Formats: sequence, C-alpha cells, structure tokens
Amino acid sequence: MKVILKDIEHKFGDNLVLKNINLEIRDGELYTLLGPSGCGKTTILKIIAGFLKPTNGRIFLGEQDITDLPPEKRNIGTVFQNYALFPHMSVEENVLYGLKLKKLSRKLMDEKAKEYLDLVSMYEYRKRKIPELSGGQQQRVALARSLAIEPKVLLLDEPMSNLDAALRDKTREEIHILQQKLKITTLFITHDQKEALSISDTVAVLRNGECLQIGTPREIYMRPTNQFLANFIGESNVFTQSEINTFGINQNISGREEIFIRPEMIKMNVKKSDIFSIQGEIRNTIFNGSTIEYDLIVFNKLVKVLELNTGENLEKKQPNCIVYLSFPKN
Ligand SMILES: Nc1ncnc2c1ncn2[C@@H]1O[C@H](COP(=O)(O)OP(=O)(O)OP(=O)(O)O)[C@@H](O)[C@H]1O
Repeated sequence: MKVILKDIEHKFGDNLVLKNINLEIRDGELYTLLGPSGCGKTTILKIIAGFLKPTNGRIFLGEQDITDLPPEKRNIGTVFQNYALFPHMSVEENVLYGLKLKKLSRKLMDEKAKEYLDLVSMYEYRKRKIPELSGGQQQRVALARSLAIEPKVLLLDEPMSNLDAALRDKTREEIHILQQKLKITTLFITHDQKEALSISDTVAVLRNGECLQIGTPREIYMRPTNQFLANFIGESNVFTQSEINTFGINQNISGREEIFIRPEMIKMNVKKSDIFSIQGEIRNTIFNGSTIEYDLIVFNKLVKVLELNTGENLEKKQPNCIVYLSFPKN
C-alpha cells in the first residue's frame, strides 16, 4: 500500500530537524532514505510508524490519513537497528508475540509463525533463545516477527548495521529478494550509498532534515543535482561552464552552473586520436586491486579518473606519463 508524507515538519524543542518533507512511496516498492548520521532518517521512520507525532504535516496510508492513529492501529511492521527482540523468549515466542496482539486462533498463529520462520530459513532454530543466535540470525528473526503480522508497510531502520561486511552484503540481497517476492511496500534507512543504490527502486537523499533529491538509483548516481550529492554518493569531477569550454567537453550545461562527471566515465589512452584528444599528465596513482585511481592535471585542473585494473594499464600509466582523455557526451 502506498505511503504519502505531506509537508512534514518536526521540531525537538526549538530544534527543527525535519523541514518540508514530501515523499510518495508507491505500492510495493523498496524506497530508501539515504543520508549522513543525524539528517533525520529515523525521525521520519518514527513518524510513519506512529511513535512520534510530527509538529506539522500529514501521513497517508493508501487514502487514509493516519497522522492521529496510534502505532498499533497502523498495520506497519518495523525492524530496528538493534532488532528489539525479547532475549528471554525463544525465536518462536518472539514471532508469536506480535501475532498474539492480533488475537488470532492458536492454530493460525502457529501456522503463521512457521510460514514466516521458514521464509527467513529460521524454523529449525525456533526453540533457541535470542542470545544463542548470531547477529545475522537475530536479524532474520526480527524480520520474521515484523512480517508475520502481515503489515501493509515494512520499515527497516539500518537493519544490517550490526553485521560484518560479508554478511551485510548477503543479508541485503536476501532482504531484496524477500521484498520482491512479497511485494510489500518497504521503507529502508541507511547511510551507506552502496546499499541504497544496489537494492532500491527509489532513493531520497537527505541532509540536515531536508530532502535534496529523489530518484531512481541510476538518476541519483548519474545526475546528482548538487555538489554535496555528487560527492556523498561516490566521487565526482566538477566542471564549470568555462572549464567545459576550455576542455572542449561535449556536454550540454544549459541552465546549470556546473556539471558532474564520474571518474569512471572518463576514458584515458596513452596515444592521441580523434576520440582521445584532451591531453593530461598523471600526477598520482592509487592501486585498489581491481581498480586504479588516477589524479591527472588537465589545463591546470585536478581531474580524477578510475579504470579497471587490466594489468597493462598498471604498467603503462604511471606518474608523469602524458595521456589523452575522452569525456562522455551528454
Ligand atoms: N528524542 C530526541 N530529542 C531531541 N533531539 C533528537 C531526538 N531524537 C533525535 N534528535 C535529533 O534529531 C536529529 C535527527 O535525528 P535522527 O535520529 O532522525 O537522525 P538519523 O539520520 O536517523 O541519524 P543516524 O543515522 O545517526 O541514526 C539529530 O540532530 C538528533 O540529534
């Protein structure tokens, strides 16, 4: 079911932490709020879940205005950063807990608990206590508990932040697959741009309580609308109109003061040609294993280029080498 936030503002005392937030999360999509720590992501999530009442603005679930409904009447499932599982209860009891509040028959509750524990591959652990599980397993139980009540919307607040890098990648993909399978409208919160780009249908980037850009991962990455966005999500070279003219870059800047070109979009060759026509000098290289970063000086400007390590470029493109660049066209 779709969720709409209309003109949301929130103050803690005199501190305005959300300013004019307008979001539309479409039915069945995975929508990510991405932004640095303290930008207001969790506050938005708490407002949707009903744990906080916004200072101004309205929240709609489908066509219904839910701004004044208590959390338990909203039919929204939430997985928090720390999972908020009950440590003294077993895996199964944790999942049943949410179902008891729904006043279902015992048989139906057991069936639902099994269905959702199966879905996250945790049924065989159903008798274990929570402290006897790994972080990743606890995360799955928290997910099963939230999903078992069959909410209309699922809210995930940095659900992988307690996991190590490898497990994080695996769990992220599992959540993505599960979300696509269930087609449940999901709001995901993260400060990790890679995470946001890899699983989202839509990303909203926040800073200081304001929404800076909303778009598909591809739009957010390829067409950042300001310099903060260009560098918060990956890295970018910034070119002004006069630099574009000097370089002879074939880009249409119309209406904008500057354009952003990603390091991996610039191609580099040791020989000059019609395509590789802009001369630069390599100042520095950073070897990352699978990729190599180059700092170049082009018309007195520092330009960053990223290439896959082909072995050959590792040998040929060294500091002080002259190279020729090809910039992407619009
Ligand atoms: N209960 C509260 N009382 C006062 N200020 C608060 C409260 N909760 C959050 N804040 C402030 O509101 C702002 C937004 O906080 P929020 O937790 O929404 O950020 P966040 O983007 O989720 O950060 P993180 O990624 O670190 O969890 C911060 O400046 C924070 O200090």
